[in-house]
Amino acid sequence: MSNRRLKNTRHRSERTAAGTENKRSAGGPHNISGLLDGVTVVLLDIEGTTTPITFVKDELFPYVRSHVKQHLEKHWQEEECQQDIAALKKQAEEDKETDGVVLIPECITDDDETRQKVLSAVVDNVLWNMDADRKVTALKQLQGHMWRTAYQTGKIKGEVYPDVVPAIRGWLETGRQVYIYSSGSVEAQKLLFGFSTEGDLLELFSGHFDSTTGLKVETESYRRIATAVGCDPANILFLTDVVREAKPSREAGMKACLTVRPGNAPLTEEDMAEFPVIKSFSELASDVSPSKKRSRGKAAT
Ligand SMILES: CSCCC(=O)C(=O)COP(=O)(O)O
Ligand SMILES: [Mg+2]
Repeated sequence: MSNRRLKNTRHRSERTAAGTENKRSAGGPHNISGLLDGVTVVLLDIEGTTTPITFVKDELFPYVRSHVKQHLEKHWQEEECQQDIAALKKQAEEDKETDGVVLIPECITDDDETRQKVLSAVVDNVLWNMDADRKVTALKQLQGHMWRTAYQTGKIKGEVYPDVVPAIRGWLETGRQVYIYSSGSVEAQKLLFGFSTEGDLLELFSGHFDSTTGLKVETESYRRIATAVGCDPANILFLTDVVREAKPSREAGMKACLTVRPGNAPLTEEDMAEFPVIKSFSELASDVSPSKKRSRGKAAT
């Protein structure tokens, strides 16, 4: 029997045994119900995990594209804006060997013409970074500052999947903590959850991490997070839609689980065989605290 047929047969029997939905996973041979065992911290990605990719791609990012020039013109004299520009300029210099990079000239004199030239280069630089969906801190900081107005004026509300809040409340009730790790800046994360379709959700989280802790594709970032939350990586479960993030988190010793949401990039058979996969946080509903589970485990041996 081919591997594929073997897998299909196994899934069918699991579906039958579970009676309803495939309890094991959306596509892999992993035990979803045991995933929270020993887990004291749940670490959540945002885009494609708590939040639809379409919200980010069709609302948040287009807002930046269409408002960046206006934002720079309005806030040019402010320190925060000048810091954002300086960070983008520095990043561009680091990227100078990269194809198509838009460098930002020095603003030596503050006459209208020079200022216009620099401003136009910053706009082009931001658009270039966004075309490649780059996760560099300089871009993410500026985006966060721009979204502030959009959220505060009610122009944008952070979208959160309906299964997210009930599951998080369940994890909190069973003594777990929940943290966010996104490429979006901490400020952008707080805006999204603070002004969400489900209300102000910030009290649900014990903390936030962004690219200032390190890139999500690097193992060291997950080690830093484990140290920062004071938890053995083995007791942390990371939920993400991106295999290139799941792998380094697992490399750092965390448990990792992939989320499949409408519009997410498709996972391969190998991805689904390698990682547990969920379609909804409700599959990780928990009614047993990690400490009770541990002691229950001990009593049984
Ligand atoms: C939290 S703000 C919007 C998300 C964002 O800017 C982004 O790059 C998404 O990254 P994630 O790590 O959440 O997939
Ligand atoms: Mg994601």
